[in-house]
Amino acid sequence: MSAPAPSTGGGSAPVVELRDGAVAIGGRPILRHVDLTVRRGEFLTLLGPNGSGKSTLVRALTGLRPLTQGSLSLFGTPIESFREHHRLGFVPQRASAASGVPASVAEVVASGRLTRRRLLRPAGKADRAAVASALAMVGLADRARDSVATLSGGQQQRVLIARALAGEPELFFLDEPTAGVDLPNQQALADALGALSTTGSTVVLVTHELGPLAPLVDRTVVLRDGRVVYDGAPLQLDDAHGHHHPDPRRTDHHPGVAAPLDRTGEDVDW
Ligand SMILES: Nc1ncnc2c1ncn2[C@@H]1O[C@H](COP(=O)(O)OP(=O)(O)OP(=O)(O)O)[C@@H](O)[C@H]1O
Repeated sequence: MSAPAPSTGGGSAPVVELRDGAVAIGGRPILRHVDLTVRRGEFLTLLGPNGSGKSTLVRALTGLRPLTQGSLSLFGTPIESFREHHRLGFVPQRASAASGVPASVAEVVASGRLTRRRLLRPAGKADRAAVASALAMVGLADRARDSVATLSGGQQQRVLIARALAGEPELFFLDEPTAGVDLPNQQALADALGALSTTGSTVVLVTHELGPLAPLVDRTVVLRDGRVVYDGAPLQLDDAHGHHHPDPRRTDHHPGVAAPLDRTGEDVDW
């Protein structure tokens, strides 16, 4: 008989375990009865129409937005007692790397090490190596000394991703990282996330447009009106129409959760 799984912090515990999660903002229900278990190494995309609750779910999973109902554990630890925030990386939606304060690309990326560094200690060898490696992963090693303000929007987005990568996250949340980003920048992002994924990190990605990220995805969750309406094999995105179709070879969506195309007569634009 196998030993029981450890109850807290164990390596075998799911990275994310949300049970019957709900979020209400100003008394208005935004997420309802959301169950989501994410295992180590998964690359999950979160899809859904505008306003379906994707950003709210990601913020709830990072602990930034408290649940109004249900329970959440990260790495086997209930969110109420979770302190290992250095294990998480988060690139929020529409974030900008330019703060108005002059800062070099390397300085912004180095700020991603702060949760890993002992307070008031100067950056050590490991910090410098992590910053260099993160910049290389997003293809900006040659821009390290440049002011962030001189970079394009897509490159600034990559700087923010490098900042989160520099923290060497085991669980990485990205909210629409490719929105408004040109194809070369999307490809650089896909390369960086592919490299991160091969190290065993878990990725939860909100997106409207998979583009070069599509081959990395091994699971799709679709939200609609704050509920999970699909959880299973990656959906194929029909770029021409902006609609998703399930991969016909795989139909192993979560029992009890309808496939998105089970709905009839609806033209879904997400
Ligand atoms: N801080 C807030 N205050 C009030 N309402 C909010 C807040 N954050 C989100 N909402 C509402 O919650 C609902 C879900 O928003 P959310 O941003 O999570 O959706 P989304 O699926 O990420 O949408 P999009 O694809 O447009 O980013 C929306 O109706 C939004 O107006």
